[in-house]
Amino acid sequence: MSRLVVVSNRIADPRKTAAGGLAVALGEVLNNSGGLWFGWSGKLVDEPVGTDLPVHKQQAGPVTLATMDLTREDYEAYYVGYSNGVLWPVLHYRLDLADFDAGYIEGYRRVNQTFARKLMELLRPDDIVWVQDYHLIPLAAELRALGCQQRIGFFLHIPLPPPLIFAAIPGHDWLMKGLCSYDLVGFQSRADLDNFTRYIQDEAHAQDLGEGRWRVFNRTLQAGAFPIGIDVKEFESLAAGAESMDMFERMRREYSRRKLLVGVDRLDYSKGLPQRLRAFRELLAKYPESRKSATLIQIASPSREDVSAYTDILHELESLCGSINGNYGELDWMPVRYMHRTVARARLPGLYRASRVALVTPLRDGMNLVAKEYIAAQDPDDPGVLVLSRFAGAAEQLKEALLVNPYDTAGTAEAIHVALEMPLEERQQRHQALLATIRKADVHWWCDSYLHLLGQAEAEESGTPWLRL
Ligand SMILES: O=P(O)(O)OC[C@H]1O[C@H](O[C@H]2O[C@H](CO)[C@@H](O)[C@H](O)[C@H]2O)[C@H](O)[C@@H](O)[C@@H]1O
Ligand SMILES: O=c1ccn([C@@H]2O[C@H](COP(=O)(O)OP(=O)(O)O)[C@@H](O)[C@H]2O)c(=O)[nH]1
Repeated sequence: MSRLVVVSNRIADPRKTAAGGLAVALGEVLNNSGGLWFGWSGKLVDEPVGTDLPVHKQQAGPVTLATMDLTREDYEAYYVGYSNGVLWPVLHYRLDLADFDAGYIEGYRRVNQTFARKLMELLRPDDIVWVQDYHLIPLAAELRALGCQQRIGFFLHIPLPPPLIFAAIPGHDWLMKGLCSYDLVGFQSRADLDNFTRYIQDEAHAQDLGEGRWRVFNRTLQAGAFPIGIDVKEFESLAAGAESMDMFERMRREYSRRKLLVGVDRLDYSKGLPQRLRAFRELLAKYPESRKSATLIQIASPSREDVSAYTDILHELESLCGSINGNYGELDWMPVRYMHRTVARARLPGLYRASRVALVTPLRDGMNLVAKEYIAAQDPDDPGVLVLSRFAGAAEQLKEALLVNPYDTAGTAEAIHVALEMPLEERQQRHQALLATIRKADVHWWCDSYLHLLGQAEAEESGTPWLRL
């Protein structure tokens, strides 16, 4: 069996619970093939740009973790500047927030070139390489330029917008050519895949070869939608763990007379947090009885604080929470409990399970794993209700959630009201269907179906069975 090499900006030790379902699942596949995981160490060094930094190798069971530090200047240009100041906003449909003029692209290219050079030294001839996310779009092209013959796949974890939005990026054609240097390009949703195929047809005259195969930029590639899932079993065992149970008991005790609503997000403008709070405020205004019954717990975990758009959203959120609590709070009740902190993953299932309603209302989201975790954590006999933005990738699968348009404050407030009042039988029916969906398309299904296709396509071309999962 071929060795699997995963490349991502962030890497995690798959043996640690805190690593999350994705790391656990990738770790499992890597374990099976004795694989290699390559990426940024998360550390910065004060060396001048261009310094030849070493690769640090560490064994995590059968998985080799190979990491590189970044110079401060590369971090500013590649991660803060281009990845999160240009690609993240544009790919989340926010051209207004993109900073195209700062010349970050050079640093983005440089880090991708360095990663390619360092990775080449570690690759074996029969490796299969799987690159993750928008930080590393040009990696395959850089590897190919160095003579890499191995099969290389890519998965985009965030949305791909329609062609005319993507085309606003100066150098969009270079980026898209980079994306088309992979053998298999995976997207989170059908909508993202459609945007990709429209772009390559409209802007690059791609030829449709059928079954997701395309001839474009003088090469053949395959593209498909592979919605990422969670490790439902791992999450269920996390839910039964001491930390989660303790959280559940404490929440139940503390809020015995109230229905809890919960939101768990990175503090990111794509997550629609101000819009969510305005909808909650509308609920309190329109349904005065909810003032006696509902409390919203909003976890906003700190994220990308070096990017200015993230500090702006922090101030907006703090001011909204303050005004809602100021206007509606009573001596024995505050409508919103807002925490700008990360809650340990092991405690989240307890919080989810104690909450009658989850508010997952991003303006755009590649998938949104919190939506799936909330479903997995519910008591099937007395489950809570998921209020989900139609603009999250997860909405393509989770049809039995209450789907909302987060820009529509009144409509979202109405859906929250319906969720709070939903009878037990309807809650059970919806939950049963949602649980079946996330069980079927879990993270193992995601890994297996993607890697099967990546391996299968190569087997067809060369007659060699590369990877059997
Ligand atoms: O690494 P950070 O800059 O701290 O950001 C955290 C991750 O955020 C993004 O997550 C996306 O992937 C999820 C899993 O597929 C998906 O559910 C979610 O909708 C996306 O936003 C980002 O894409 C990751 O690379 C980051 O590590
Ligand atoms: O305080 C927090 C906030 C989030 N998460 C986890 O971070 C992930 C967020 O993934 P999602 O796909 O929802 O959004 P992203 O942040 O990747 O855009 C989920 O697994 C959450 O359980 C966490 O462990 N603690």
